[in-house]
Amino acid sequence: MERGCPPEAERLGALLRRSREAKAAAYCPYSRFAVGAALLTAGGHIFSGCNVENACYSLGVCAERTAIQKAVSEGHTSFKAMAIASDLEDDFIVPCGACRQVMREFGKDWDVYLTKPDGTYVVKRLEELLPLSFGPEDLRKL
Ligand SMILES: O=c1ccn([C@H]2C[C@H](O)[C@@H](CO)O2)c(=O)[nH]1
Ligand SMILES: [Zn+2]
Repeated sequence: MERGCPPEAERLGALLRRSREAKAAAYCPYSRFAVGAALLTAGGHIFSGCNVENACYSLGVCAERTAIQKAVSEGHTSFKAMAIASDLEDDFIVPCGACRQVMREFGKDWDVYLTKPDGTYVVKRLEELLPLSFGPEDLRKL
């Protein structure tokens, strides 16, 4: 599966569903703000993640990074798309700046589906979410 073309409808449906299912597992007793993410690899695998908070607040991890850590630790580093789900009715959930940078580590040319609970979504290219980004290629320029 190429990274540059959109996932077929069935795969996209599965990705969106997996992000909602992951949200149900969110461990967020402090913020009560549940988030789920699902990451589609270039090979067609889907890894999901939820936010995992901590009594030491600053140690909380976002859903997006949980999904990425799961994929990378299973040997997958080429990503095609991520879907993100929250309970916000009126806004598409957007990833925080830290997650955008972690996503960007794995390329600028993949898609992020920002969703609402009613099933609507907008798609943003990582390049749009984090313009003028710093990445691994920059370290190789010296
Ligand atoms: O895109 C987002 C935005 C927020 N959170 C989490 C972090 C924290 O646990 C809670 C409130 O910010 O939501 C995510 O996981 N992803
Ligand atoms: Zn984040």
